[in-house]
Amino acid sequence: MMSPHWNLAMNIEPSSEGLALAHCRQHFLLGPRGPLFPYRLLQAQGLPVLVEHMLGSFDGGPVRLLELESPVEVEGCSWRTLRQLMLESDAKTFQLLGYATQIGTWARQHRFCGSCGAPMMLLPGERAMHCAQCEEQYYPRLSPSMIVLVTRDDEVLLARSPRFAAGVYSTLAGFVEPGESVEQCVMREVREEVGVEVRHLRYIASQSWPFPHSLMLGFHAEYAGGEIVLQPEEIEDARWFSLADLPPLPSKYSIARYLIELYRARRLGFEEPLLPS
Ligand SMILES: NC(=O)c1ccc[n+]([C@@H]2O[C@H](COP(=O)([O-])OP(=O)(O)OC[C@H]3O[C@@H](n4cnc5c(N)ncnc54)[C@H](O)[C@@H]3O)[C@@H](O)[C@H]2O)c1
Ligand SMILES: [Mg+2]
Ligand SMILES: [Zn+2]
Repeated sequence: MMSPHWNLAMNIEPSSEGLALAHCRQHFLLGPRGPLFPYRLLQAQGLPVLVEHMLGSFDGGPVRLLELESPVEVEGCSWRTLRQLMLESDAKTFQLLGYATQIGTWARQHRFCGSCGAPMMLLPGERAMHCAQCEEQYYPRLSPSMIVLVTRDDEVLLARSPRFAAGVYSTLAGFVEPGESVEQCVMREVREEVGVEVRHLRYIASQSWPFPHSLMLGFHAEYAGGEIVLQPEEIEDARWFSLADLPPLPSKYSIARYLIELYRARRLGFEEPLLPS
């Protein structure tokens, strides 16, 4: 597994040195040299900053996040979605942007207490917002989600959501609901989305996924019965594909791709892929 090149370190000494990202609702400001700007340069733009967070260090220097109220125009720059940047970035930059977008989203959504409505303050030394009235802490939100490759010998069940790029098929995924285990979620989502039953669940690996704040828990599961019935609206198509003839797959940074390539490698005796970090 690849180890991160940047470190979470909130206690970096305040100074106006280092780099910064400008983020607003899963979009990043992009300059001629990418999404990372000298902090001083961004500060000088008079941007509508909602909150500022120290993210950590990246290639040895501090990186801040400026969460903006709106995606204002900046000369010589444009705004790009995190999804576009995923396609254009190297792994460590995507990891930094994924982390930044989760912190920015949480910071934007937790300025006021959800219980009493009072303005909240950042707890010193922690990534948490604090309501003094309720004595309540709000940490960044994470949504556990399962992702599963359903297998039947040398075939795998892949599906398309109407949101996917043309031709792309992927594994099944879904959010864990209150009161259920991840295993129950796998069984339920597979039944709901494609109408089939699975058995012999095997946990493979996990991945932080910043769209918008999922923690993906990845499985392989064996087909146990039933015909494919598509869930209306959610699933546009689902089919069995032979491992020798797979359709276009999702991003190389996705655990979906990893689960498929890992199974193929194990069945066909190829070298196993590396887990995207
Ligand atoms: N990294 C990967 O390889 C990969 C691949 C596929 C999906 N995913 C992610 O898995 C997650 C779940 O997949 P899905 O979209 O198929 O889920 P899903 O099948 O549960 O359906 C999505 C719907 O569930 C509802 N929902 C329930 N709980 C929710 C919550 N906590 N947050 C948001 N919506 C919730 C919403 O109505 C939403 O439209 C998403 O974050 C998606 O981006 C990651
Ligand atoms: Mg789903
Ligand atoms: Zn409160």
